Amino acid sequence: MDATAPPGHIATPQDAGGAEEIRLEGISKVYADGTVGVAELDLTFAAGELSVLVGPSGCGKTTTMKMINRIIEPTTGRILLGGEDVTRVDPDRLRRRIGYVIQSVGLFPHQTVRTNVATVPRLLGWDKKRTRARVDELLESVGLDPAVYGDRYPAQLSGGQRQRAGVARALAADPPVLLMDEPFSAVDPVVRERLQSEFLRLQADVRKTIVFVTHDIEEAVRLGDRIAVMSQGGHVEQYASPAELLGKPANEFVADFVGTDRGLKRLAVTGIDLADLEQPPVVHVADGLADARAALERAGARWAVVLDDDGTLHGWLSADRAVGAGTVGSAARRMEAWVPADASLKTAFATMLQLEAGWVAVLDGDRFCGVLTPASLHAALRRSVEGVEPETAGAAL
Ligand SMILES: Nc1ncnc2c1ncn2[C@@H]1O[C@H](COP(=O)(O)OP(=O)(O)OP(=O)(O)O)[C@@H](O)[C@H]1O
Repeated sequence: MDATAPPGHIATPQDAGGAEEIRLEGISKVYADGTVGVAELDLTFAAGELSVLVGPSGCGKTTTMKMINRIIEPTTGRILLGGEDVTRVDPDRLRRRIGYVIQSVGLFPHQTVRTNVATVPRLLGWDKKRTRARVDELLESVGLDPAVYGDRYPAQLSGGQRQRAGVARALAADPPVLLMDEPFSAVDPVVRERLQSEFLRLQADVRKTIVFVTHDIEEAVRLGDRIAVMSQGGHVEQYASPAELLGKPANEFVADFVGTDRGLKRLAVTGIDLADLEQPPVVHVADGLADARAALERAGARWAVVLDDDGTLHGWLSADRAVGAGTVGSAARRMEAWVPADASLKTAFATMLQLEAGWVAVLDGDRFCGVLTPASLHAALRRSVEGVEPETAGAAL
């Protein structure tokens, strides 16, 4: 492993940028009984992004996904992987370039976790030492200690652990593309949320091109860089970032599908724009309280931010404590309501509610950037409807 890599980092040849774009061109599937699963679909999944297919039951999500690795053969159209037409290449060879994770995991029950994860490296003829190192590294990266779980059989794992092993197996040969078909839906909601968080961290590291099928809009919004909302026949009603989808649904179908609480959902995918922050008066710990009082009066403010000598945040000072002699440092209080600059508006709002604060400070590292108030939060949300704000894709909920 690369000695300079961060802990848990999976050193791979793909770090040089091996993710591949997937392009579907005029792809259709007409089943033997005449059912049109997908009709004339054009869709591109960007390299290194997590794209989600979401939509009501029977709309063609699974059909679309399975045509990418040709478990289902398209009736018409072309599939391009990294620019190469793979519509007619040998499906077995194609599948070695595509990791696949499904709801039921599909681990081989009579093989240990290690042997399961080693499936594709073995097919590719990797030697034992390389395979073993890769498998153990991957198990660690999905949160399964290889010393504890490596020699267990799938039946000796919990549902969440089986899913983790499934993800490790799909990533074992470092494929540029990963297909995930409702991978987290068989576990309870708490485990599911944990798996989603872990998976987001892993994807931030490996940056695969991922196509992810779910029927759950919350999961789509949480995980997706882009989301395709589909209707019957594999028709794409809208293909957009979570913020855009929630802020500007293209039509009634999408608006219905994303739900009436889409404003709330949007909070989770909208980032803080530093231009929205309000700037209260700033005083320093070593200042005299009389000076601080004068500064508050000049600004007509009820409180000021207190910075340490080096400009990092110390706390805050309310007007009613800015009395008498002494220094600001002696009267300042700790600032508990703060969030990092890359937090989502949802995190900022939740912090405000939890601490019953009228505002929340925004910090870039130790540096104080300004405060977010209910008014500036509202302004940020309104602007996200116009789709001009920066967003925290897949921000932690
Ligand atoms: N083997 C098949 N033969 C005939 N029709 C099929 C076959 N497989 C799927 N279909 C039909 O194709 C359409 C799309 O199915 P698909 O499984 O892709 O939907 P989906 O969006 O993944 O649904 P779900 O969310 O319920 O899994 C449906 O109408 C389904 O009944």
